[in-house]
Amino acid sequence: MASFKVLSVVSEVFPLVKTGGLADVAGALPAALGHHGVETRTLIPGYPMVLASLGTREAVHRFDDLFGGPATLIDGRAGGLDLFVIDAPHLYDRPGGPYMGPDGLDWDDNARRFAALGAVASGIGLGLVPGFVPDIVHAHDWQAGLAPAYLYYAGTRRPGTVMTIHNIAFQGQFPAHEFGMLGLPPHAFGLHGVEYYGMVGYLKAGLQLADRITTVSPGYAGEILLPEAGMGLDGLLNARSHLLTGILNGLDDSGWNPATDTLIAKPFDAKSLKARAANKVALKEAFGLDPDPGALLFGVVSRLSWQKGLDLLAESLDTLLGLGAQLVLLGAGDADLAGRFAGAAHVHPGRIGVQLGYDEGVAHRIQAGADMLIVPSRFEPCGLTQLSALRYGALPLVARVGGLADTVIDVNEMARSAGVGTGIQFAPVTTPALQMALKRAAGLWGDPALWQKLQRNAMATDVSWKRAARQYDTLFRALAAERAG
Ligand SMILES: Nc1ncnc2c1ncn2[C@@H]1O[C@H](COP(=O)(O)OP(=O)(O)O[C@H]2O[C@H](CO)[C@@H](O)[C@H](O)[C@H]2O)[C@@H](O)[C@H]1O
Repeated sequence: MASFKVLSVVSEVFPLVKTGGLADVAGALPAALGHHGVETRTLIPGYPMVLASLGTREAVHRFDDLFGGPATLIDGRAGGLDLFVIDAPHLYDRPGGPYMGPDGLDWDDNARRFAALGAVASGIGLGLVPGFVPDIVHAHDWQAGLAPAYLYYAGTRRPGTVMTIHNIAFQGQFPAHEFGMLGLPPHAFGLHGVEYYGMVGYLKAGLQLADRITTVSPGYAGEILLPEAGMGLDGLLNARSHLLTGILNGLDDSGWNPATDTLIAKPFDAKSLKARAANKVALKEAFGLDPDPGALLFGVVSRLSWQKGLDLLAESLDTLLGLGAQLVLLGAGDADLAGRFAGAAHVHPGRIGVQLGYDEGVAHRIQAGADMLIVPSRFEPCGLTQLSALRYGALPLVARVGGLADTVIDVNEMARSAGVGTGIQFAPVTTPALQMALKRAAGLWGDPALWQKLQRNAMATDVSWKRAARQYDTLFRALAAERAG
């Protein structure tokens, strides 16, 4: 029997190229689906670091003109993933990140760069590579949003299409004049196609034209139907809500395993929690914090952006310090926020430690050494850092939104009596509510037996991909059967 095939279409994938959680999910899902007999290929742009990491490579198709230049589709393997890589130097061979140049500005040809991703995905969906004709094309976020659109308008026998929202705040909107270069039929530029408030909307296109829509937690799937969280797409999503499901992300639990983690000072598990203390000592040393072992140590690992609500934390540092607590923060992004935290570390050496930039090792060491991880997001489709925190026994202190609300069990009175709490939730997402939560945390910290119980609960939480893989598998196969029928 031919295996069931999925083409995952994505602009970043761990461990090859990552700016956030999207890469983690795209990197982990193929292996998880493999346990269900699903063969996944990941289609990704050929940025320099992706091409450089390819172990094996074979050209499987040549394009004379892919959105302005010649290109090659490469079949290759890297980082444990089976890949199709679009080697198109005119689109992707440049310094900087996947979306922005070294100057921090979006590439001005992003419309073209990610139209190419969608168009090639559609081509593969329609049989461009005879050895791999997918049953499902799975598009992630706006960068892949045109894949379902191209397939929809191809009008021939085609695979089922699934559009997954990892972050609805990024929608890929481009001026109407870009429509011409897409090569879609003229009627595609309309309300029921790729047009979005007079522009071309890549995410909108995917949401409008895919056979199914998913997002990365059940809670967020509900929230985006509301104007407060739908960011302009709630109307469309309500019209298609019968096709929308929330599937909670998992965590790559081999990469994030405190018992085998080589990036941390000392491995540990729920049975050897004492060994965790060595990680706290090492972390404090690395950030130059006072050794005082009784001080509650909060951690943050985050992109610095409005979404993540870290301005609320910046406004709560006096409260945090007033409780005798300490903070280590690893963050990359918004310069203003970065400056505020760097300034606080300068004013409070020994109490607040800050590292700016992206650092995988430090992210692991914070999860292993901090007592609590703070995630005060204004919205959070799923969130992965609170999942790593659970696994590493850093109790998550989170805003009660989206996937954070779905994954952390607030240690309220009833959770305590049932013995099931794993962290703290706060709402609304405001500075006073965060400050209240910090005070609650300090109260819990004063009860070491309870704290250890919460750590054990947290570490016993199943944050693996197992559940999610089963749900994706069911959804994919049902859709494929429906299209075949
Ligand atoms: N400075 C830094 N250095 C090193 N590592 C850092 C880092 N800052 C963040 N990270 C890492 O990047 C990842 C962040 O993933 P998240 O899911 O928490 O948020 P993100 O908003 O990027 O993802 C979006 O997509 C994912 C995937 O669906 C959703 O979970 C989420 O809600 C949505 O906003 C984690 O693996 C974290 O450890």
